[in-house]
Amino acid sequence: MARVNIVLIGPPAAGKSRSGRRLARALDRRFADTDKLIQAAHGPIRTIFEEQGEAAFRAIERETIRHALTQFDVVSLGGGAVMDPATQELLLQAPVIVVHLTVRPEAVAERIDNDKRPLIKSLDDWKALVEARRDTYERLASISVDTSFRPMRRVIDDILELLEQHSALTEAEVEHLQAARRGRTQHALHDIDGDEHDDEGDDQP
Ligand SMILES: Nc1ncnc2c1ncn2[C@@H]1O[C@H](COP(=O)(O)OP(=O)(O)OP(=O)(O)O)[C@@H](O)[C@H]1O
Ligand SMILES: O=C(O)C1=C[C@@H](O)[C@@H](O)[C@H](O)C1
Ligand SMILES: [Mg+2]
Repeated sequence: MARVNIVLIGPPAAGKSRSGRRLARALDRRFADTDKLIQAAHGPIRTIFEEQGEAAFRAIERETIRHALTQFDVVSLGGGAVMDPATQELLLQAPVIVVHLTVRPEAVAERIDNDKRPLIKSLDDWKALVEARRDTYERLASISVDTSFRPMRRVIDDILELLEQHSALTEAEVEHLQAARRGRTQHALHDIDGDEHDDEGDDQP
């Protein structure tokens, strides 16, 4: 377990689940996605929303995040998790580095073209959610990376580069990040990373 948790936040379909998993792999750290943990323990998220309501879901989510931060190094949250005040407090406590992923509406349109998210039925729903949450995302963010029309490889490299500059990290942790970035460059040169070919579905059932 590393000393510092890296937590990914941001709008639905910004890429938190997928980027978080790849970031953890690059760093050889333990990864969890709290939507996945919730589904494994409580069943489909849509069913929780339908049968128990959003408030009950947020309470489950809050406790799942609290626990995940003790067990995993890199943790991707659900898009609305940060609207819970207790979760905000958790993220503001050191040592957590909050990576805020952003995405523009033009880029997200094709990513949300399905019926998998209980709070989003259209691009307008997505825009309204993001508008209502933007200030909170920005207030909590330690670093921000835009994922619009950018391959995952670039997104991960950007995150690694910005993390290296973060003051909460020790010299040893910065060296670990630099080594991860050098390793990725080597793999890219030899085209053996496989980074774009592991698209296990992250969508919610
Ligand atoms: N940089 C990217 N370029 C293109 N597509 C991407 C990128 N990042 C993620 N995606 C795609 O967008 C979709 C949503 O990604 P992902 O599930 O990681 O988002 P999320 O932020 O975790 O969303 P949610 O809040 O619903 O959990 C996936 O189909 C994923 O492959
Ligand atoms: O944006 C949201 O409020 C949500 C996003 C998903 O990740 C899930 O956590 C759930 O569908 C709620
Ligand atoms: Mg996700």
